Amino acid sequence: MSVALLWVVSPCEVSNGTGFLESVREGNRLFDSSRHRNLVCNERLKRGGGKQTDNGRKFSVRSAIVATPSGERTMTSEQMVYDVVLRQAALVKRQLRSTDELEAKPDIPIPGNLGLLSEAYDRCGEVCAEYAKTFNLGTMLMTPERRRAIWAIYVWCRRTDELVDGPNASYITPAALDRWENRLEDVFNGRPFDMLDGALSDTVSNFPVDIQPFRDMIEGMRMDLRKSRYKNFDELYLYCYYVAGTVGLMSVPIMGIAPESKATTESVYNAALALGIANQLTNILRDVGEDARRGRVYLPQDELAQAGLSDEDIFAGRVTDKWRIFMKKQIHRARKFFDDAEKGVTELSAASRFPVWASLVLYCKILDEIEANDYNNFTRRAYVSKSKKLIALPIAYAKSLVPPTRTISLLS
Ligand SMILES: CC(C)=CCC/C(C)=C/CC/C(C)=C/CC/C(C)=C/[C@@H]1[C@@H](COP(=O)(O)OP(=O)(O)O)[C@]1(C)CC/C=C(\C)CC/C=C(\C)CCC=C(C)C
Ligand SMILES: [Mn+2]
Repeated sequence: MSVALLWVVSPCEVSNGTGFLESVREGNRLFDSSRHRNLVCNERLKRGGGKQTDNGRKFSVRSAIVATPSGERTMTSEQMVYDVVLRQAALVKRQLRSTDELEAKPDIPIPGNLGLLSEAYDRCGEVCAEYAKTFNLGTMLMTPERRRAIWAIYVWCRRTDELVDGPNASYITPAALDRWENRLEDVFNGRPFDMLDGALSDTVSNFPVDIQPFRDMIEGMRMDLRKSRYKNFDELYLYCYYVAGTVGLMSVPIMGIAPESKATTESVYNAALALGIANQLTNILRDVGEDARRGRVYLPQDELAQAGLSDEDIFAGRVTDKWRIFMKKQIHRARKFFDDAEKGVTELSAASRFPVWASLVLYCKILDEIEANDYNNFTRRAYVSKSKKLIALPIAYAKSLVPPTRTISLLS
């Protein structure tokens, strides 16, 4: 286990501490991975500190996506998420197409020590290098300000995901996620809890990043706690937006749209959303067996039934013709989202295009590998070999050199 893995998230970090001073101390002890401390914190998390606020509503009011009081919805998930996209695009429209030069802002004080900002960003870079090697390589071509901002966002996303997917996941309650969300609010209010939050506080004070996609990602984690089946693609789409589409919306304000692009801001945000959805759908198709072993099926139940399949077939891990046909359809859908995403990458600022192309081309190849494994995603993990990655990267680089559209774009 890597050093990064030990400290990327610990239950203590979502504990209900007694205030800022405690936060400072916790922040300073961030690198203490002592087992004892974790156990103490796990207990505190389980008890929830008497501040349980989750009430199991279908859609949290903290999410941008709100149901009627009866829990009914009149719109599809796609329509509701598109509404979020439009709001995000409108929020940043003016600031996004500004020049590459960013106005220098005063440093955010890092808990426990002033002036640790660059160290905080370095730590974020280390996590990124540890978890996402290829993508991290791609960020090297970005401007230093943008690179470190993406690192800070990456780390926050990774820590959020670790809450429900990491080694301490069994201790995470809805109340713990509420505390994580309070802590997020503090980040956006310039009151970071620890160094890594400090880097994010600095990032959100320098770039036109909105809090909503971050809140929505936490909502996705709540969904993961209360749900292990998805009735149909509409439900799955909403989950994919929460946990991955949000990443696209967080990233565009950092990456920037090329000043010469004539594409609408909305269309670029829509492509970013599509890339998140495509990545998550791919991730789900890659991990069917692994997820099933955790009792989770992230596949639309109605489509499984139409294909003559059930959870039982998945738990049994049978690669049958029915399964192959079903998988072909799922792969086809994921590829359509990648196609939609491609239209937007070219519109990003020149230096941001390579990391996005690289991640797109490589993630998309996982689908090819599932096919090459004859759709056995139960016991074989689809994996893109180093040599295939090496071949793909120059292709991604060549794609990144294509300039943005100079005519009014018809991107949807
Ligand atoms: C260049 C680039 C890819 C930038 C994004 C960097 C960033 C902030 C990534 C955060 C990713 C993260 C840790 C998300 C937490 C939730 C999660 C784990 C989602 C899954 C990612 C894959 O992770 P992995 O393979 O490690 O999965 P396991 O945990 O091992 O199961 C996801 C599948 C989704 C990630 C979503 C994206 C990377 C969205 C990318 C979209 C953009 C960067 C927008 C680009 C702009 C246009 C216009 C197309
Ligand atoms: Mn997965």
